[in-house]
Amino acid sequence: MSTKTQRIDAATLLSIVLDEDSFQSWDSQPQQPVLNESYAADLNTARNRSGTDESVITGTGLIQGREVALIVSEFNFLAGSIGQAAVKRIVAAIQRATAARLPLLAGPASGGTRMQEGTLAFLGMVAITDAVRRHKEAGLPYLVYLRHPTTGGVMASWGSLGHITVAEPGALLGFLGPRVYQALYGEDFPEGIQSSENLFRKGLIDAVVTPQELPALASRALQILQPAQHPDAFPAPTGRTAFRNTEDVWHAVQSSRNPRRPDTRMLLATADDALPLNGTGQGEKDPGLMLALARFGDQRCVVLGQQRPRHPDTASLGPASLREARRGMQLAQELGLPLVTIIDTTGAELSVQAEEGGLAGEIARSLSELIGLRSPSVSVLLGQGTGGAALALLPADRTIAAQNSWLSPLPPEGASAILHRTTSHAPEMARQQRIGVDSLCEFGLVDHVVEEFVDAAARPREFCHELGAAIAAAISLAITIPAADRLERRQKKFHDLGEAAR
Ligand SMILES: CC(C)(COP(=O)(O)OP(=O)(O)OC[C@H]1O[C@@H](n2cnc3c(N)ncnc32)[C@H](O)[C@@H]1OP(=O)(O)O)[C@@H](O)C(=O)NCCC(=O)NCCSC(=O)CC(=O)O
Repeated sequence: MSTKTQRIDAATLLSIVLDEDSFQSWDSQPQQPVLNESYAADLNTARNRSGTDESVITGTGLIQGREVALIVSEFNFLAGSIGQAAVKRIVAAIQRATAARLPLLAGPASGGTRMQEGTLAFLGMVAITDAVRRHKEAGLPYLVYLRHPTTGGVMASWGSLGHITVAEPGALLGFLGPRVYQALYGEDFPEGIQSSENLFRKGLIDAVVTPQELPALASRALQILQPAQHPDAFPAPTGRTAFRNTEDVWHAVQSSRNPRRPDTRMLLATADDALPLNGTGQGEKDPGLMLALARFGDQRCVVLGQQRPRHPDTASLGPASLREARRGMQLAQELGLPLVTIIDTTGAELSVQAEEGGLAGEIARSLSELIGLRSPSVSVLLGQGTGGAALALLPADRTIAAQNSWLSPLPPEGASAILHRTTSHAPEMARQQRIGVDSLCEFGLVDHVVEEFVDAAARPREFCHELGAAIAAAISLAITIPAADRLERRQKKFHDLGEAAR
């Protein structure tokens, strides 16, 4: 049995991904355990076959001028398998990267634990995992490029812990290697399941990219993920900028439903940079939510945006989208990046799957995480703000609203149906329930309104640019406040909502 995709060895990968002649090795001679003559012979053959002294090489290099630490597998050395010396080398490299505050890029390709060494090597997964955890806890980026093939204990430790994980096209990626499956079950594992492309479809990895495409992607990701050098160098706060909107709220509801109204996708397309991520990383994805790293002006952030379905009848927001949202919250928190949430939803999915998938619990967890999030946060009411799905992304340090956005417990037609047994009182309900932006300002929820000059759909690009600038300004206000104060103010704001308007 031999897998079809061509393997790229470690040296070739480094020569493609790194700036010319920038690689500097961190490796010293490995101390191999002395087990038996046959293993000594295997090691010898492996060295000759691969030209390396172990199954991984580590060091630093430049990716488009930016220094990164690297751990790259050499599959030609005993299938990139991990023995005790490889464990030591990987752990040392991660620790050195953490100490030097370097971002880390791992490029595994491996048959997992080295069978010749057995259990002690297997236990090394724990030490590697702990080193990665500490690196991430130090607020440093960890990127993973899964190469063909990556299996077993490598997939189950350092292969699956990336802030961002991308994979080589056509790579075989899985936990149980097909060779083992075949031997144990007497049949082949189903085709196409353990592939980069399928993992992408299932929301387990963020993208499938060739080695040639990796430097541009890694460089963009790191530009957004790495902490700013001078976080205080942002513009000073300019105070509260909310103003009253005199437009009728029913006009706002109608305009929020215009299919041509700018949406999250368009906002990201007009950002200074936006790198979409994919799925929960745990086997689910939902088109109702977009997760991206983005930059608005000087401000880098994680964006969680509700995306209106292209067709009104398809997909409202399900529990998976909120699990994906929580991945974004965790990413922001781990890397100390601001979080921007964008609310634009006709409401949460009403279905058996949504109920069984724990929709209500996900809304509760999302609220709880956002209100306690250590990162600075900005929420944006972009259009429709219906029910729990909208509320789930609302708690933030600052809230921006598009002039024709709104927030309500149900669509106005639903409220009308409850009170009047017909939807025809919707405009009246919208006014009565005080769902419009002028009310939201009065309640003390909205801090800044982005004008639409009647309707954002008539000037979508300009509107998105103005909204992007408002987001950058709101982030710069939020980040100047020390974290403990920020959290206290955020919590107080939500406890005190409406006090001023009463
Ligand atoms: C990785 C593969 C998909 C690659 O398949 P290919 O067809 O491309 O290549 P291949 O099978 O001929 O393997 C190339 C050479 O590497 C050897 N080889 C493969 N895996 C190895 C390993 N883990 N330790 C030591 N040697 C290994 C093979 O015996 C072969 O040696 P030669 O060239 O001499 O014939 C497959 O080898 C495979 O399914 N391996 C097992 C993966 C797995 O389930 N690992 C779990 C290990 S336990 C673990 O990691 C802990 C855990 O799971 O929690």
